[in-house]
Amino acid sequence: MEIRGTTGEDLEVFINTMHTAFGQFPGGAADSDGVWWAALEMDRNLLAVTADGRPIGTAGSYSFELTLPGDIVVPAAGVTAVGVVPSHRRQGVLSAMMRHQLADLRTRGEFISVLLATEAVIYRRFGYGPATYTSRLTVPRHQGAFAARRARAAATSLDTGSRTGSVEVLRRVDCGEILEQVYDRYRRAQPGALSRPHRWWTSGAGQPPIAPAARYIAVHRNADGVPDGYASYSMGEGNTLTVDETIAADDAVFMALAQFVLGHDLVKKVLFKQVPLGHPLRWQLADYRAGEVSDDTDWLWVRLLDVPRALTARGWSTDGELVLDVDDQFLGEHNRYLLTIREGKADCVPTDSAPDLSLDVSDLGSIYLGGTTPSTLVRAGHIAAHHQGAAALADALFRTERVPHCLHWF
Ligand SMILES: CC(=O)SCCNC(=O)CCNC(=O)[C@H](O)C(C)(C)COP(=O)(O)OP(=O)(O)OC[C@H]1O[C@@H](n2cnc3c(N)ncnc32)[C@H](O)[C@@H]1OP(=O)(O)O
Repeated sequence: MEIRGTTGEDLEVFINTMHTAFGQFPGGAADSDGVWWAALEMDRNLLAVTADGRPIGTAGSYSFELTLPGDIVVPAAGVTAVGVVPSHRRQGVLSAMMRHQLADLRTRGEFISVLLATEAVIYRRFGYGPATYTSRLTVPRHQGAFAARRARAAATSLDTGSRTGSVEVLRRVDCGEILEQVYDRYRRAQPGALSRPHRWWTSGAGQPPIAPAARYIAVHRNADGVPDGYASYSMGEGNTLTVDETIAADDAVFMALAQFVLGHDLVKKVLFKQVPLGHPLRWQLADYRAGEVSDDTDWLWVRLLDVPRALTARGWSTDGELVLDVDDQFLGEHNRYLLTIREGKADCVPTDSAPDLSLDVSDLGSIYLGGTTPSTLVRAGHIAAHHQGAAALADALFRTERVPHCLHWF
């Protein structure tokens, strides 16, 4: 077997091999709107081929940007299109492709790799850990009243009621570049969010509302008329209004859009897809039980390729020191680092000091964006805390003001 890089000339064979691995046909239901591959970057993809030249495996990566805690935007490889044809599975083809890909990404100078996993049991062995989570929230319209605000203090700029804005309904095809611009502003301030490169929007690659499927878009504008949020939605069976995604500059805009869809006539219930865990929407409703959470699942998996670079890249909000003993079995690396945080910035250097925590690189990926607490993984038995208080210290340091969330599908 050989693993080789691809060019634009390999596009057809790449797509066909991948579809065989997924048991799908190009243009079939899993294709969304049939153009997902328009975003593939063929100079970043790999094909596994047998000695007699038959393609048996694919792996790709997109050149995204990822927002880290502290509103810091860094490059990130978005691993995609991973598949091995059914006749050649469990013979190490994926493992060989992953090894090749991680080396390739390091050669490109990339230090974070991310993916969405079809199955949660595949990628930990390659050093990935789940780092952001998402869920669906269903609200029956008759229970969709919002609670009156409770604080008696004078209104602040954060208060939802102290702002004025407007909502206009457009068809997806008539939105021009509004969605792209609103999404781009949102993702730069949302830890865990990925960029959606311009060509995704122009080629309609992805899922709605990137894919130009029939959708209505409720566009929210601020008092100056500048778009600062949108909800992409459609009406389906049982008069359920399904919201693909709600993109909002802040919580007040999110609430305005939620109120808008929950006030839609002829709707029995509203299904909000891609809601971050712990989102305030349930608290904003008068009836806390009205919001039913389902499909609570992992979304973005993170793999650190250069631990010191990754740890010094993100923003931090609590000063402190932590010694991390990090094991990277797949790449055969084992290192101990002293992480020192002062005034929002970290320094990360090799050390011989006794560790506070010992952990696998996949678990470091899980806690990196602040979406999983170190103490949860200590309690689960995956991270070893070497003294009383080590887990609480790590929790305090890795904690982020905003829950990381990613809703980009790739
Ligand atoms: C980011 C994305 O693109 S996600 C998309 C992932 N692709 C798919 O789900 C498509 C359908 N599945 C496939 O194409 C293949 O089964 C793949 C790509 C998941 C795995 O490819 P393979 O070549 O069989 O994997 P490989 O032989 O290298 O397996 C390595 C190890 O992972 C394990 N493994 C691989 N896939 C799975 C799985 N789906 N479930 C459980 N274990 C798995 C193997 O048992 C093996 O374990 P071992 O090292 O203890 O022996």
